[in-house]
Amino acid sequence: MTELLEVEDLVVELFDGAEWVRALDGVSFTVAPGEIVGFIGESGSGKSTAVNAVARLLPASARVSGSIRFDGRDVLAFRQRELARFRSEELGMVFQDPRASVNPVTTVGEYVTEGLRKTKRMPRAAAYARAEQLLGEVGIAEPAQRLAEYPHQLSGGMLQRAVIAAALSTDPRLMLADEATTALDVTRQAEIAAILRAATRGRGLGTIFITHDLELAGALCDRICVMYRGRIVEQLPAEELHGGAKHPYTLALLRSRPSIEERMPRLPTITAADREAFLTAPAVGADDAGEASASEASASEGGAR
Ligand SMILES: Nc1ncnc2c1ncn2[C@@H]1O[C@H](COP(=O)(O)OP(=O)(O)OP(=O)(O)O)[C@@H](O)[C@H]1O
Repeated sequence: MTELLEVEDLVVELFDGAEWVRALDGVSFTVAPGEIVGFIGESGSGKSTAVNAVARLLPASARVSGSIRFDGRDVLAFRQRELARFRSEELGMVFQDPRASVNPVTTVGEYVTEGLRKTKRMPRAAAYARAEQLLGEVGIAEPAQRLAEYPHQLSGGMLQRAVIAAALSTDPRLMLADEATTALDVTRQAEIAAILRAATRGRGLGTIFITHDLELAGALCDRICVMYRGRIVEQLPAEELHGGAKHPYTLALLRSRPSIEERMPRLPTITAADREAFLTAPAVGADDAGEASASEASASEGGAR
């Protein structure tokens, strides 16, 4: 399969005001058209930095090395105009809080049609007609009425659908969904996940889906990248997450999630010794030779990496 996105040995260092933080430490992954790649891992492991790097949304001071290729083009070399086109025409982005993405004082219609009017240069009436179709695609009933409403008149789940509709309006090729379901209740989460899956499959999009929810990641994604301290420690097919994971961090992550079937007196704790083991264990499942040899090197150095 020809890859849409190829990220290789990406290193990102960010300045937090006092010191440089290595937010990504040699990350390599790919996304193919029609594929959903999930990123899981604890807070601060680098998931958002990975998608922000792809969209070139890192702080200007960030130090970045490695390569990001989109459809064979070098994203890190894009100049302003090419970058603006890349973001507005080829990327769709959906974040956690839909109310932060939408201007509260303009109508949902103005928001959903913005990309159509500005990027696609559609006349207003045509943009509104297209927006109605897009709201239909994301399962919003009575779309004409919704377009005339203000964001506060829509529930969080409904507004997130409108955000996805807006993201799809410019016919992007890569969707970046960073905790897009986290603020919603379980039923709405499943609905939004189903919409993302339908859009990914139906439109042949590549989708990166960041989540804290291992169940959802396992159910929605095709492949999972497990991040720990700026590295992808394991990549595996989503159906193997439960039962087939091998890296000690993935196993600890799976053990430390609450279970509704099994009553546990308390969740297992991750100790300092565990953390050391997570860092020194070789990465699992990366299919390119470069990463495999880096892992072998780190194992033979006694985990110096
Ligand atoms: N703008 C920034 N300036 C400095 N350091 C940052 C910045 N953004 C993130 N970091 C640091 O980079 C590392 C990776 O953070 P990142 O937000 O990518 O993790 P994450 O896995 O997405 O976490 P979360 O699940 O909480 O969103 C962390 O150590 C974080 O403190």
